[in-house]
Amino acid sequence: MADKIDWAKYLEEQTSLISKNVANLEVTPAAAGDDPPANEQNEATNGDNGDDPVNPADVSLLQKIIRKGLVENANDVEIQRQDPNSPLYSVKTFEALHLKPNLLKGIYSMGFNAPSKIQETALPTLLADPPQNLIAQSQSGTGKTAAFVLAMLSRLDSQFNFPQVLCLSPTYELAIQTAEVATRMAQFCPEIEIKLAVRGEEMPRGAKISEHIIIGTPGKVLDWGLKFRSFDLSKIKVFVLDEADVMISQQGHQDQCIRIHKCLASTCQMMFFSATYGQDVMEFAEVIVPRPIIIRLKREEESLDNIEQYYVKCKDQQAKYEALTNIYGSISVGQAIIFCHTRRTANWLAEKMAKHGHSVAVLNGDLTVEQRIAVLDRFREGLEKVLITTNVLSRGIDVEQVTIVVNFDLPIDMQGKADCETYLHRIGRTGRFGKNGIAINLIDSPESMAICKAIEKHFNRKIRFLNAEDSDEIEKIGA
Ligand SMILES: Nc1ncnc2c1ncn2[C@@H]1O[C@H](COP(=O)(O)OP(=O)(O)OP(=O)(O)O)[C@@H](O)[C@H]1O
Repeated sequence: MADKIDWAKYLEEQTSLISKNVANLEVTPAAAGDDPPANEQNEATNGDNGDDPVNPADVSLLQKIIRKGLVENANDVEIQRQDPNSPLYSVKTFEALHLKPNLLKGIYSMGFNAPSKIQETALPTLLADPPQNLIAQSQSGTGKTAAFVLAMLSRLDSQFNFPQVLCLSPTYELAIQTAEVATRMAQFCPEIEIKLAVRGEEMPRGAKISEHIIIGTPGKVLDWGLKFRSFDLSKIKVFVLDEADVMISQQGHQDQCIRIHKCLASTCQMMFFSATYGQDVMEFAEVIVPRPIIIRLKREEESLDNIEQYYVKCKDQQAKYEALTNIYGSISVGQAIIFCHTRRTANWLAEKMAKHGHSVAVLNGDLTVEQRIAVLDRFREGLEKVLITTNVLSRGIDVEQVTIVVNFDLPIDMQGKADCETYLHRIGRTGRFGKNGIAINLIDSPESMAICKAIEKHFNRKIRFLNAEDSDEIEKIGA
């Protein structure tokens, strides 16, 4: 059993490290924008003597200074992308990144002609020499996975047969998807080897991993890295945390990620990616990632403009089902994902839709991981047009042809309030990579209407009324 983590101590250690980094950087007040108050500046520089332990009470103050003095300003994407000397200088072509030719060939063979906005901004940072740490946020489907996979593949040295790159994902499905992207991108680089570290994959006791890249879930990685010593975490050069916000905010994941993080060398390059970051999560990330470059979308840019959002009023669950079949009958849908709050509703709906002649699949936590992958594979191949699921699938899963996301039930948090982050992740399953998508929210009570309004207000984007009994109106949205 691993030792229990002393959080306060860990944060303290990390903060002390950062305070030294702050002192080592030349940040002029002009570059830093808002001048921090004099006492805050003193605190930041005083951290350099290395003798004074940092008082835990100062942690949040220090975080504030770091954000004020370095992060917010030094990393303003829009200001700095034009400056070739800036760490945020952006590239307009993949050639400008001077990648290995076979990697470039892999990218083109995937149909990527030019980098997306997050790629053009993040890749120069990710590939910079010396390596830079990055915390990046960009909306769903904008090419984050492709960005960090490319960085992972570029950074390793295939002459050394041990893991140098570690990528953690929150779920089995996402880890597999990321490994698939990496395998496709590296298709002309046979020397690069990738190892999946997920449930079901086993390592003989005492055996060492020789692959260059490990992509997996935190539990398995911990087992292999710490318990069985199948690889040496201190030799990892690149550490990627995908869906960083769940990895940091969910207790189980957080503990495991931190245990892994603790074993990494101080020179290891860290890349944190997510479509959303809560404020607490961002603060935590800024403490554990030394001197990060931060690329964040402005709040108002966060909502997905290429996705038309609608709501439909229904009197009860049965009426929701009828609305759904009306919509489905009136527009030609590529593929659809329908989100339900509970497994029970998901199963109920799937049964009804199947009886009605629809080819549906259900993906929920009742299934084994293998079954989940099989369901997703069939859906990706287009064998089923409708996938009914719970929040299990709200994040990261990439199926290009999904044109409609239906919230059969709106996402709510433990307090029953609107869960805007989950909403954003859910509707982000459509409108992938700038394509158009439709999100439809089924409303059956004043409470769910209030949640819909709260989501609308949060993102400041109109969620329009749709009359599900008027097939002419429905046809128009599908046009
Ligand atoms: N430069 C590019 N040109 C064309 N297509 C791209 C490019 N980069 C990524 N894509 C495609 O766009 C889709 C979305 O990319 P990706 O899965 O990397 O997004 P993401 O930001 O990681 O999404 P999420 O937040 O949902 O995990 C994928 O199908 C991917 O193959």
